[in-house]
Formats: sequence, structure tokens, C-alpha cells
Amino acid sequence: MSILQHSDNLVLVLDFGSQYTHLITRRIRGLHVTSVCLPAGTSLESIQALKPAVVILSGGPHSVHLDGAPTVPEGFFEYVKGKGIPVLGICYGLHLIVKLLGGEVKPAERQEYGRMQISAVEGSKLYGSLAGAVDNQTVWMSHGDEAVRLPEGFRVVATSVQGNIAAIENAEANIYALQYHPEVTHSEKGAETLRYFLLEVCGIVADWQLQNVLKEEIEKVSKMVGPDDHVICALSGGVDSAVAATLVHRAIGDRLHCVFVDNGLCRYKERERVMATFEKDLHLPVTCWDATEQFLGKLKGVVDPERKRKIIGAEFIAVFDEFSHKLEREIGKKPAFLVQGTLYPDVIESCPPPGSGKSHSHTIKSHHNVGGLPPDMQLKLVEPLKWLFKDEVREMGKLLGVPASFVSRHPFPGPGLAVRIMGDVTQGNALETIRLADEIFINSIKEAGLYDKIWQAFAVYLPVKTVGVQGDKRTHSHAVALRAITSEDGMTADWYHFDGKFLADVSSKICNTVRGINRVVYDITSKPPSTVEWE
Ligand SMILES: Nc1ncnc2c1ncn2[C@@H]1O[C@H](COP(=O)(O)OP(=O)(O)OP(=O)(O)O)[C@@H](O)[C@H]1O
Ligand SMILES: O=c1[nH]c(=O)c2[nH+]cn([C@@H]3O[C@H](COP(=O)(O)O)[C@@H](O)[C@H]3O)c2[nH]1
Ligand SMILES: NC(=O)CC[C@H](N)C(=O)O
Ligand SMILES: [Mg+2]
Repeated sequence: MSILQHSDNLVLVLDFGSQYTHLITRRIRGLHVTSVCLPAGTSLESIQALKPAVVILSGGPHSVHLDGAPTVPEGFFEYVKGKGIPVLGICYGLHLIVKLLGGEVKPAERQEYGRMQISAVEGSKLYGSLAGAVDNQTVWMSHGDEAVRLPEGFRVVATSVQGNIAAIENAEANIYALQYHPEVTHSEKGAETLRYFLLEVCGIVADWQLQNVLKEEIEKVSKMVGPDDHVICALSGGVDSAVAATLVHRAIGDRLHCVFVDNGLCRYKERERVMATFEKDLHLPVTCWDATEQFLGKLKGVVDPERKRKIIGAEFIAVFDEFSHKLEREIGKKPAFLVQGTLYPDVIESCPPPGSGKSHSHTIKSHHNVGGLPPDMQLKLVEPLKWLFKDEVREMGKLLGVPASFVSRHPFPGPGLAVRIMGDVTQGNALETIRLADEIFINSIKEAGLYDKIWQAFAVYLPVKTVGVQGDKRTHSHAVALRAITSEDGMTADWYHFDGKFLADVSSKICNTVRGINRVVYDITSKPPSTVEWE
């Protein structure tokens, strides 16, 4: 956990399962303050070992008045009180504070979801000199429960226009709580409120620097791998694995062996492009492993998205295994480590609280590289980016000299086109068709100068056939959907608002060029309620 080892200014976020918990940590790091997030079930000893300067209790889907609701470890409030550590509760965190310290929480008469106006009272410590500024701000609420009686020593310091409690504090005990979510951008003054709370109220020093994290991670990898062991790394052509590999290469040099797997699910000419870039821009030696038949053979006839994902995850591991045996024959030594470009949101989402065996969040889809590793795997994992968010990884890539063209690439999912072809991946010409449509869409975005404004864009193959008229002839062909989103980290997203002419041009280019397509639709759904990929 080198990212936080040397900090006297650590803000610890305890995760009660909110879909937005990671954003709290992200906002705090945005203030250059060291922050990590741990699952709610973390033991008091582990919390104490981190010596946090502030603890934040996140939101979550549970209700504190129901059985089995997650809570803080026993002795938590005695510990923070004894050490004078400030605590901030957010939504579920507020409910927890109220309930555990002697107040009462009940299902609310007026639930609040989405935008809400609040006003703050003068003279509160939480808002301090901000009180005027945060008065009448728009915030983002998402709760069905409410505090109906506060514990002794607490007072209401902000209310919503509906008359609900929006913030409470017990300044003497150093305990504060917000009913709304300051971490989401829809809360107008949310970031400013967090800044004021941490830097002014708690006196935290903003000393977190990515450059230091990079240095520490390189040292950590050298130490972990030692002077003789060899390491393999799966390179996808994406940002995360490229940055992870470059970092590990810095640490151990030629004992790093990279492999790019052509699983038959890559985009148009991706294999050629990626292999050329690795050599030219990254100067990393990479083996190209053709596993097209292996993957497509296993996927034939499979239509269930989760089954596709599981099959692909397992095949990746099988290939890594074969690659490691091949290396053993060549270098006379079995590689002992596997580098993964795992990022912090992956960890937060798939990390169950120690000992509990379950997470407080719901599984939406199984990302192939997380949780899919066999329990008896011999290779030890090297995951130098697992404390970082995507934009921090991009920043780190720049610090490592990874070319900007590489660092700014849109993400591409490991299961590749398999989750962009609805139904059987091997149906008809689906792979070929979607590659061409996708290439036209992406090229048009680049030509319009929009690539860097869009977080991710792609085409989706629909298994439905629709009737068209092309060259006066009736056609009965497939439809494709286009998706382009804006996002901060892929966890929440909005659809990109192209102008009509752009979409019309792309649509006619696709129908005129790609055989077997006579209809193009544009996806106008945000995440939530949708996800980014269609499967
Ligand atoms: N075709 C591939 N060959 C080898 N490894 C792969 C391939 N596709 C995915 N992986 C592995 O799976 C990991 C997770 O993929 P993921 O898409 O999350 O990250 P990425 O591809 O490195 O970056 P990005 O999110 O920007 O696409 C990669 O870091 C890489 O180790
Ligand atoms: O490496 C990956 N393995 C996967 O299994 C996977 N599924 C989705 N994605 C990418 O994650 C982001 C969020 O996508 P979803 O909203 O579809 O979950 C988007 O950027 C998706 O492209 C994946 N990446
Ligand atoms: N966002 C939250 O933390 C919600 C808390 C609780 N589940 C409620 O609905 O009130
Ligand atoms: Mg990728």
C-alpha cells in the first residue's frame, strides 16, 4: 500500500456499497490529498494501522434500521474520539452516525432522488465561511430513509426545500454528516464543500503527488520481483496495460516479457496497429499470440453475455499459461509474476470486505480481468496501478514518456467485439461487418476533431434484420447501433450529443460501404440506467 505509507494526512473512505464511493476518493485526490477507500467490513486494527487523519463513511444501498445492514467495527467511535479524528458521514454514513450514537432513522415520508435545493445555516463549523456560498445550492440526493431524531450534541446545519435534513454536525465531537452526495458533479458546491471540510476544518495538508507515487511503485516492483525472477505482462494495446508494462520495464528491464493476444475479437487491423505501436513508441519487446481459433471455437453458439465473458476470461488465463510454459522452455526459468493493469475502480467494485466473503455492492457484469483468475494460479500478481483512477493512469503514462497518442486512446474492453455483437459472435459476417462500421465511425470522429472530447465510441452489431430499399431493390439486412459517451471513469456516463449532420454522414457512409447493413441507430442512453457496453 505504498501510495499511503508515508502520509500523515490520509483520508480514509469506508465503503458501504454506494455506486459513487470511488468518486469521493477521486475528488479528494483531486485536491492533492492522499486518500484510499476500504470496504466497510475492514477491522478496527487495520483502520488503526493506517493512522487516518480523517474518516469518511460513504453512502450505500442498505437501510440502517434493517437486519444485516453493514456498520463500522466495534470500538470505532471510541477510537476516533480518543484520537480526535474528524468523521464525515455521507447519506448512509449520516444514517449510521445517527443510529449508532443514539438517534433514530426511519423510512422517509418524502424520499429524495436527484436534484434538490438546500440551504445552510450561518455559524456551522462544517460550512464555516462557505455558509453564504452554499446557501441555496443545488445538490444531488438519493435516499429513502431519513434521520427523525438526532443524537445528543448534534444539530441540523442545512435543510432541503422539502424540509428534510441535508446536513448535521456535532462540532465538539468532530463528527459531521451530509444527507446529499458532495462527490457527484451534480452537487454544485460539493467539491468546494469537501475542500473546505478537509483543508480548513480538519487542517489536512495537500501533499499527494503522482510523481511520488510513480517513484514508490517502481521501487516496490523492483523489491517484490527481486534480482532474478521473470515477469509476464499481457498487453492489450489499451492505456492501462501499456502504462503498467512501461512502469514494470523501468523497474526490472528485460526480465519483463509481454504478450499481445489476438483473440479474434479485435477491431479493424488492431493487431497490426498495436504491434507496430509497441515497437515504435513503447520500445517494449512483445510476442504476438494468435488464439483466434481457440477463442472463437469456444464462443460458437454462445449468446448469454455473462457466459461469453466467463469463457473469454478463462481462455485468456489459458493463453497466459501456455505463454509462460513457452518462456520456461526458452529462458530455462518459469516466470513467477504476472503484471495486470488493474485500476482502482476495478478493485473497489470487486473487493469484498475482509472476512465477510461478500461485497455490499451489486455485480452488474463480470469484467474479464477481475475475479476471473483461478484460485490455484501459480503466478503472483503485480498490479502497480491498482490505487489509481483512469485519468491518473493517463497522467502517469505521460510522466513515463508514453506518447500522448497512446495515452489518449479510448478504452477497449478485454472481451472485445464479443460484447459488441449481440448474440453469437460467430453468426454470419458479424465480426467483419462490425469492424468496418466501427472503423468508419471512429475515423469520422477523428476527422471531425472530436476524438479527445469523447470518452469512448464504438459500433454495436444488432442481430435483428430490417427492411430497406437500396438501389431500388428491397433489402432485408442487419442494423448497427452507434454509441459515443462522455464520462470521467466509465462508472457513470452520458451519451455524446453529435450534431445531426455528423450522424447523417456517418449513417450514409456505413450503409453505402458496409455490405449487409441497411440501418443505423444512435444510442441516447446514459449510464445509469444503461451500461457503456451493450453486453
Ligand atoms: N488482446 C489482449 N491481449 C493481451 N492482454 C489483454 C488483451 N485484452 C485485454 N488484456 C488484458 O486485460 C487487461 C484489462 O483490459 P482493460 O481493457 O481493462 O485494460 P487496457 O486494455 O490495458 O486499457 P483500456 O481500459 O484503456 O482498454 C489488460 O490490462 C490486459 O492485461
Ligand atoms: O477490460 C475490460 N473488461 C471487461 O470485461 C469490460 N466490460 C466493460 N469494459 C469497459 O469498462 C467501461 C464500463 O463499461 P460498462 O458500463 O459496460 O460496464 C467501458 O469503458 C467498457 O468498455 C470492460 N473492460
Ligand atoms: N445513497 C444512500 O446512501 C442511501 C442510503 C439508504 N439506502 C437510503 O435509501 O436512504
Ligand atoms: Mg482494453
